[in-house]
Amino acid sequence: MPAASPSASLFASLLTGGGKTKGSGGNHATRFDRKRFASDVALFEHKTPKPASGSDNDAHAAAAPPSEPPPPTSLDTPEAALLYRKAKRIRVDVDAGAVIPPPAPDLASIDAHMNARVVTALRVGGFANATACQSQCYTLMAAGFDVLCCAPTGSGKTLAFLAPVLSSFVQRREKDSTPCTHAVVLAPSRELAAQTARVLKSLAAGASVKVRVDTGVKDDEKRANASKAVPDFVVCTPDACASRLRKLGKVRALVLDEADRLLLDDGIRAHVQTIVAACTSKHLRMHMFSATIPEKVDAMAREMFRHPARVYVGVRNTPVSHVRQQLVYCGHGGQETGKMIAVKSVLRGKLEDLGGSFGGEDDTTDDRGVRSRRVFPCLIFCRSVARCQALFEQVRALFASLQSGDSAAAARRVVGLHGGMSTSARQDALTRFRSGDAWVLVATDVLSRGVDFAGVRLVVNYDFPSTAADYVHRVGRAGRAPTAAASASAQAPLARAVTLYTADDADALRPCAALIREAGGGAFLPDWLDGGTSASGGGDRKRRRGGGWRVEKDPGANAISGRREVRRRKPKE
Ligand SMILES: Nc1ncnc2c1ncn2[C@@H]1O[C@H](COP(=O)(O)OP(=O)(O)OP(=O)(O)O)[C@@H](O)[C@H]1O
Repeated sequence: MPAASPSASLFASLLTGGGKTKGSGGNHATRFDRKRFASDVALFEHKTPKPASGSDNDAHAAAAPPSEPPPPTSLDTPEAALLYRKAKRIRVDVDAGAVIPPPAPDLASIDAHMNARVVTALRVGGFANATACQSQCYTLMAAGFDVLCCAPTGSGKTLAFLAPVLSSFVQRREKDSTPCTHAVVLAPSRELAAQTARVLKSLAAGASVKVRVDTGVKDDEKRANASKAVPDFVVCTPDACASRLRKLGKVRALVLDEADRLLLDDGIRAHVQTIVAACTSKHLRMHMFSATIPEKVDAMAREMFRHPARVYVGVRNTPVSHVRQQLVYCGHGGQETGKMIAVKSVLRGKLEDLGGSFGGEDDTTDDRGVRSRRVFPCLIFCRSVARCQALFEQVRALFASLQSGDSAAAARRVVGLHGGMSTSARQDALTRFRSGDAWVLVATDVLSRGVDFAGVRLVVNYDFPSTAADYVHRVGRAGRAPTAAASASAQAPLARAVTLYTADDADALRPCAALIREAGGGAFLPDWLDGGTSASGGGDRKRRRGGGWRVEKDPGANAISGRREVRRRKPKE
């Protein structure tokens, strides 16, 4: 194995189940226990120092994170850092002997860890105050750690990895301007890769950074082939990147965004494996980010990272609390007629019809004095391409019939997006939805992860999500941005997620209700689920006991099991 890739072969063996899980060392065996989190503050700060190993491996030693305390910041005392982490519900694990740098919550403290150009870009972009995950990831990545970060949807994870990686690139280029690819960012979908590249370009504006987007789409390929220049950053889907592995030998940062999706999906994992093996630099740092990190991915990270640091924000693997969540029964024995009635009711803004009474200033009153709720922009998820296409047609027709006036114009307010569409049609749908031209987007799970929409008011799970992780990510398309959480806590929640179910979904209901309760932001659950009493309505017991959608019973971590959760066969997205 090349000195630089201890991760590559371990990765292969681990994925095939043949990997021996090394003793993780340090504190990795410690699970997130919220009680302990609140009381045992020493867990975060005081690590038993390990004697310097004298390193058997020069490359390793050269790339080791500093064990000296980092530069002073506004949180430069251990107590201040500790209090900040506690308030922001940040937990950090590193190996014994490694020093955890304090979080950097504002520009003054970020300035001590990042290149001035990037700090300026953050200020100009309006990101002067770091979110919880950013504050800790910025300093850990600057200190040379490989970071695994699990933080809620919409909590700013994209900048949490882009800003430090861009900073390290600018610093590197100041010393050595030889063209080479500095970083590769992997994303599971074209839409997410394109979005990440956009954020990177705007952050790097003025620094002349070459960013290549590679998603296997013809246009991307043409651009990549036409350009002779070596890109500084490649943002890509794993399949596209794996097919052009040239010049990854000097890559210093490999980021797996939505890491659990990239590592647990059978179709994607092999490509990721190939890319990891091609990144052979002794200075390589790997980073993994997601709102859902199952134990299995945690274990993979432990094996693949050289200088591991794990950052958990809030209750792990849980939907955001500032999206009000509701489960709505829509028919026995797989009958789905109730679902369209529910969708109709939702699109009319009459959520009360579905069993909830939301209250709040979000209502509108029409000329006739009828109160309803503003529900647009609205995202509707279904489980497969065929169902998405069919539902799209139905919702268009429904939408046209609900609107008075020009029904054709009303129908154009609905767009669809799934893996069976051409890239340009997908882009067009996204653009129209983002611009407000379209009010309803009917999509498959291809859009459930990472894609950032401003102000989605309502997410409808027309089909029950296949896994708990899918639920967390789908719901997370609403209530984005740190401001959403702040304003939601000050007043009534702004966004809602309605999950429709039939008897066929019975096995998933209790775990889903548990997740919703765990999120804690005010839920509307059927009585028999809300009180934790035994299920008596809908579904047969046999199926329920079979359990295809399970949240791992791990009271401390509330972890979603990567192994057990994916029991339903995933249809094509
Ligand atoms: N420091 C900040 N201050 C204000 N807004 C921010 C900050 N950081 C990020 N944002 C905004 O928050 C929104 C969500 O960020 P982002 O897409 O990175 O979330 P995420 O954690 O990656 O979510 P997901 O898990 O769904 O991928 C974006 O619109 C982004 O511009």
